[in-house]
Parts: sequence; C-alpha cells; structure tokens
Amino acid sequence: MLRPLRLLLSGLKTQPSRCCSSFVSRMRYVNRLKEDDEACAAALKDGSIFLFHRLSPLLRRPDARTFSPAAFTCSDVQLVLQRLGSDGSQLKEAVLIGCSEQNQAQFCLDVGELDQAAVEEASQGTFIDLRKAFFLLPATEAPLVSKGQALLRWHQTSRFCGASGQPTQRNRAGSQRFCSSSSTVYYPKMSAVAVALVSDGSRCLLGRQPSFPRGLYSALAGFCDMGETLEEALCREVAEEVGLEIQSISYSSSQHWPFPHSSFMLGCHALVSPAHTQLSVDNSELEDARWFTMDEITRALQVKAPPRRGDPPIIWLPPKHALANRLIREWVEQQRQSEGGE
Ligand SMILES: NC(=O)c1ccc[n+]([C@@H]2O[C@H](COP(=O)([O-])OP(=O)(O)OC[C@H]3O[C@@H](n4cnc5c(N)ncnc54)[C@H](O)[C@@H]3O)[C@@H](O)[C@H]2O)c1
Ligand SMILES: [Mg+2]
Repeated sequence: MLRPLRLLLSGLKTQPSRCCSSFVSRMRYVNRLKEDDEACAAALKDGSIFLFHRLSPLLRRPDARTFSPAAFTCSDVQLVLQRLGSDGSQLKEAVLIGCSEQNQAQFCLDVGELDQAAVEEASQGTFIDLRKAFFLLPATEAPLVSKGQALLRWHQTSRFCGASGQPTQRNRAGSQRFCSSSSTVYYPKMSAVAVALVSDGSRCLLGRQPSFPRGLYSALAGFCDMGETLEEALCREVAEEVGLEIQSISYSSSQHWPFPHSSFMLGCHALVSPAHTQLSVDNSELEDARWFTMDEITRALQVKAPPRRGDPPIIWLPPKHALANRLIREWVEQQRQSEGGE
C-alpha cells in the first residue's frame, strides 16, 4: 500500500538516510537534528534517553561486576515522570548527545528537580557522581555519559547572555543557545589542555599535584593560554612546572575530559636533551615530579586498584580511561621496540 507523502517525508526526517555508509549517514542525521527543531522533536519520540540527577548519571548493574548507563525510551521516561507527579513537559529539556550504531538518536535529561530516591526506585537504577561513575563504566560507554553531563552543565550555566544580561533560549537539540536581545549565538565550550609525556630517551617524567590521591603520578598537563599553539602550551607548561625545555614534540591523541569542567585534552610525547634532565619543580603547582625508569613504570602499570588506607605506599598511574594512561603505555611500547631493535 502507498504511504501518504506526509508520512514518507516525516520518515525521512526522523531516520538516518541510507544513501551513504552508515557512519556518514549517522553523522549527517545528527547534524540535521541540530538544525531542525521539528525533526529533533520527532527523533526524541523514537530515541533513547539517559537520565541525570543534578549532573550525576543514572547507572544500572546488569551483573555484580558491570555498570552501564541506563537508556530509556521516551515513553518510559514519560511514565516515570508521570508516576512522580510531573506533567512530562520536562522532556523538552532533553539534550541531543548523538546517534547509536543502531541509528537511534541519543539524548540526556536532568531530572534534578524530582526526588532522587523516588526516580531511582521508579527507574531501577542509581545516580552516581560522575567522578565515580566515569571509572566504573566500560571505556566504550564512559565518553557518552561524560558528553551528556558536559552538555547539561553547559545549559545550566549558560542561561544568560554575557553581552545583554538577558535570558538565552536553546534550540530543540540543545546544541546552541541564542540571545534575541544581542543576537548572539552561544555554543558549548571546552577548555583546551595540553598533556605531555616527557622522556629523556630511557626514563619518563611524571608529576603529582597535592590534590592527587596518595601515590598517584601522571603526565604533565596545563590549560592552553589564549592565542597559544599546542606546542607553545606544552613548552610553557613543562618550563613552568619542572624547569625543563622540551623538543621533538609528537602528537598522539586527544580526549574529552569532564573534570573539573569539560576540557579538550591534546596528548603528545616530547623529549628533553639527556644532558639537561635536572628538575626544578615549581611547588606551587606540583607537590613532586620525578624521572621513572621503564621497570618502575611497568610495575606501576600492574597496580589494579588505588592503595587503601593503611596499605604500604606504592606508585600508581591514571586509569585506562585517561589519556595520560594511553601516553604512558605508548611510551612503554616505544621503549620495548627500541630495546628490541638494538
Ligand atoms: N585525562 C588525562 O589523562 C589528564 C591528565 C592530566 C591532567 N588532566 C586534566 O587536565 C586539567 C589541567 O591540568 P592542570 O590542573 O595540571 O592544569 P594547569 O597546570 O594549567 O593548572 C591549573 C590552574 O590553571 C589555571 N587555569 C588557566 N586556565 C584555566 C581554565 N581554562 N580552566 C581552569 N583553570 C585554568 C587555574 O588557576 C588552575 O588552578 C585538569 O583538569 C586535569 O584533570 C587530565
Ligand atoms: Mg599542570
């Protein structure tokens, strides 16, 4: 039977098209939802929604060892909201996060004005602070939750225009906010952070801030200043924090880091001249910085969990989710390859 044209057109709007590779069509679909409020509202009806309570994501435990972010359908969320006495209009506050490989639009929604325990009971999950949740989740799922939280936080802190002081209005997807008084469009922001794993050829340099848990050492990092290149930021931060000059900077990879407020981490490897490895640590920034041998790093990588109170002191490294961990592992691999090649 022929479908009416209106239905065909609405179908085109609410599903990724099938003309290109599935990745391309998903990316174009998400882009369309950001620009078309009507298509976005329709996509929400068929989409999945991740709930947050005052920026803490709702997680479920499919089994004793696994945590996963709870994904709800729009009608599930409506039921939960209705059970708790809400009229469901909050659903309009949902923010688009992306699109799953199953072509389903993904949204996040903060239900912070409802009673936390009541939502947990109705949805059979637990709201867990992102600082904990991020590391409980598999590395494949943590970025989705951290992106959702970052977008929700941005909306909560961007309600007014910096130029006119008037309230801003969001589009349906939540990908931008607009001030009709000053005609300013605001987009979600990230701060760029440069991270360097510095090596002298046989050792690597790690430091710790006073706020780090006991025994944790990480790669040197710092926020990029306005107008700086990545390379300039890395050279400045290493000079400021440990008094060394670096060279041979090579880019590794990047990640979104939700702590404390949405940073865009850019990870690099760098070298110091073996003749200039004497550290001069700025104790206003770092409590300690040291050179670590390959043996020390290999041992530290084997530490599976942070030491508990009363445990003997040990050195441990950032968890797998962190870019610093990746840089350290890449360095170990490079060392192994160069030892094998000698
Ligand atoms: N994912 C990872 O592997 C990884 C590794 C290292 C650091 N980090 C993160 O990188 C971030 C920056 O590292 P850092 O603390 O060494 O930076 P840093 O050395 O630049 O020192 C932080 C200080 O810089 C100032 N600052 C300048 N611009 C800022 C901005 N846009 N936002 C906030 N503060 C700003 C503040 O005074 C702040 O206290 C931290 O949030 C840390 O969590 C992540
Ligand atoms: Mg720093």
